[in-house]
Amino acid sequence: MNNKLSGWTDTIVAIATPPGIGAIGVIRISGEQAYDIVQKLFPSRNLKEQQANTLHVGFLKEKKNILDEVVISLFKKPFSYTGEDVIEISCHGSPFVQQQVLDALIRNGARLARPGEFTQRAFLNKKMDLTQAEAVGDLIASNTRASQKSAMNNMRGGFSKELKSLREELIKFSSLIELELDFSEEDVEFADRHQFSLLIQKISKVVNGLLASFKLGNVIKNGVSVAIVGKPNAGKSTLLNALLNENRAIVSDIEGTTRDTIEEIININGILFRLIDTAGIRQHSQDIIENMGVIKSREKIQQADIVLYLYDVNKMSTDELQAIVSEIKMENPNLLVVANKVDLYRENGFNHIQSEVFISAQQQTGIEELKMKLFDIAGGAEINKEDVVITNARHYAALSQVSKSLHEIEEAIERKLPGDLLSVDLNECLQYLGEITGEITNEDRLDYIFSKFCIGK
Ligand SMILES: Nc1nc2c(c(=O)[nH]1)N(C=O)[C@@H](CNc1ccc(C(=O)N[C@@H](CCC(=O)O)C(=O)O)cc1)CN2
Ligand SMILES: Nc1nc2c(ncn2[C@@H]2O[C@H](COP(=O)(O)OP(=O)(O)OP(=O)(O)O)[C@@H](O)[C@H]2O)c(=O)[nH]1
Ligand SMILES: [Mg+2]
Repeated sequence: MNNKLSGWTDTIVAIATPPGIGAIGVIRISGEQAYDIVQKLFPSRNLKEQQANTLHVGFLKEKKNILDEVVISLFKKPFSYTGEDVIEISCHGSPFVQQQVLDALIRNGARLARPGEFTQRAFLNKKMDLTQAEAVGDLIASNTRASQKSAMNNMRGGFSKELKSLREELIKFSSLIELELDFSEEDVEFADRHQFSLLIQKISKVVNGLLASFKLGNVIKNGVSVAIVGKPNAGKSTLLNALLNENRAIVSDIEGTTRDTIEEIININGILFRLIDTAGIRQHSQDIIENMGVIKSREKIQQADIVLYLYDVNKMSTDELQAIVSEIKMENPNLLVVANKVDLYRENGFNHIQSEVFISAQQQTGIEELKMKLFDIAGGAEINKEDVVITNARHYAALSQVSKSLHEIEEAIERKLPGDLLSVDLNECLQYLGEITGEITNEDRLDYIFSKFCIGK
């Protein structure tokens, strides 16, 4: 095979299980020499004569040296993960044993795989397209139901199916326009401009929907940060503990108890929220350390995805609350106002219309309602739909370019520009669409994408 991709014909090997001691460790080999190399270490059976997809127990030996007793799984080209001959060796899960086996395989002709190289080969051998390969990486990195679900959906081809059908429809028009160019002297129009315009509008709608889903995609992949802010003694640390269901932060009735910010993660219905407990903000503290904490609290307000303003319902007038709310909104419009200490609340004439949730952090009432509110603000209701969600920045960037060129095509049609100009925009659009699924790509880009994977994947 003469492929310009570096070392594609090598037989690659890597430990596929995580580093450290385990019950078993799996070593994976893929490539033309896989059977020959393993055969040199596995004398008890002739591997090439065995059926594909069978398991074999035996000793792995290098000359007289027994390396381990192992189970070998055989896959035959093209019916394997990579599309090549693949053998998996399950050995005992000692890091030392695994390293011995790995070294022996390398001595006998295999090369250590780069990160993601097995999946890269699966892509090169057309076992999956680029978005599916990327989804394998996302699936391994997934840590919530939502991120797992979206990665699994993409791995099964949900996203690429959507893109491919758009691309195919565009290609149809593109070839009609190319045809017009061949007959340019005769001034014919094979591609009905009205139909074409309708198609572009339809595609734009899908692309813009995908682009819009990136916001949710980010939430799914990276979680949501929530800064809990408010005056000293409002009950911020008590609330953090209530949400975590453990005594993480120190609580006391001394104002200025929390000095530095504390961050903890909770999972609400499959979305990760990073809760940030901050130092209470009061205007005139003489305490330098407390003041430093307060400056940090201000920063957190600006950086957070959601600001949760907590106040003591018994100690706040409507006017003051309104003033504070509008001040915070200037820093960050994503504000959730929460009234605390309702267990002490006696009707005192205050009208707390600004508050959306009433809780007692100490008595743990209203906490579930607060969690639901956070989930809703993060767009949680959307994650259970079957729609494709963009979670990958590379896809987002390429789709933004697609959207831009669609816009240009639309304009070109409207201004009745000639076919050769249309064709330039159209090709650009097809180029960007093709880059997402990997139908069009370059070697460096691929190496970069797969280098983000773990070794053995
Ligand atoms: N032991 C082991 N477990 C694993 C994997 C693996 O490679 N090895 N996987 C890897 O990440 C995942 C499963 N995904 C896989 C996808 C395709 C094939 C495969 O051999 N496909 C062939 C044959 C299909 C068939 O026989 O029906 C093919 O597509 O041609 C294997 C695993 C998770 N668990
Ligand atoms: N009755 C009642 N007391 C509460 C409630 N929430 C918190 N407290 C009390 O209010 C006091 C202050 O609570 P903290 O959680 O330390 O307040 P904080 O906002 O973190 O204060 P700083 O860290 O100083 O900014 C403690 O004595 C808590 O027990 C509540 O819902 N009801
Ligand atoms: Mg505190």
